[in-house]
Amino acid sequence: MEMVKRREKKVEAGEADGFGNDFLGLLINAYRDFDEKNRFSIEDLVDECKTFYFAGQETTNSLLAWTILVLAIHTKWQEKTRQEVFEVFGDQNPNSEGIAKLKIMNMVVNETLRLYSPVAAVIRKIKKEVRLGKLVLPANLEILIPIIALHHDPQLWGDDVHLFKPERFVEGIASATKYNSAAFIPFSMGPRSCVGMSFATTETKVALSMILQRYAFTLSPTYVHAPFPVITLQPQHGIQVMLHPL
Ligand code: HEM
Repeated sequence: MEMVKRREKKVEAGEADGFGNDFLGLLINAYRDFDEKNRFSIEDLVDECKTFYFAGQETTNSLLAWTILVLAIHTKWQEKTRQEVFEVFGDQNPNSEGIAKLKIMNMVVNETLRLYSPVAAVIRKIKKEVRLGKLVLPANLEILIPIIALHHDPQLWGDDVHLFKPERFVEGIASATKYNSAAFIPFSMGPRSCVGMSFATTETKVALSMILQRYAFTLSPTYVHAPFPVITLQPQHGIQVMLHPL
């Protein structure tokens, strides 16, 4: 609330001509909307901030952590990804045009999202009775869609389903999933899928690029593999890696 008040005061004092064009600025604009029908209440504004913080923080953190793990184990892929980062950015900070060019990193991130989906499952409530194959699902039933189980199904991905093989994604997601759009859904699917998808993958790639530009990393012998889902998929005992400055 302090941040909101600070921005409001600046506008009232004539020190700024708007509340800002970032996400918080858009929310304050909606809260100050002249049209009552469109206007956000202060509770709406606070709720949106909480949702975005909650939905955006642990999830991306989880993806970045698991990506570091797989690259610490598969050092050849780490080297390939680093080489690509240096080809695109040299030792400069990443930018959005360059991020779009990182084909290998994109494959690595997708394969990590498949193996270690930060959101392991989503729940949906059936609005009205519906037939699903041989099943008839009654209204109000809650069903759990086990994202991570789909990503580990050998019928969808083949017998090497448990292996880290970014090359699955070399021709893109459609080809990796044999055009089955429900086989790879780390961000869920449909109208309530993740609104932060592009932001999350960009954020992860920026952070990963900056780490790869500075360090090589290997897995510490103290690491114990114990992924467990507590809202997001967490490494139960952390991920210990050894950093080697380049
Ligand atoms: C790797 C990172 C992320 C993953 C794997 C992820 C995954 C998901 C999934 C599976 C859902 C659907 C949840 C459900 O239906 O119950 C979701 C929803 C959502 N995500 Fe993300 N998310 C990530 C990052 C982010 C970020 C960075 C933001 C915001 C900046 C964000 C904002 C949201 C919001 C607001 C929703 C609710 C959308 C709605 O209900 O219409 N997410 N996310």
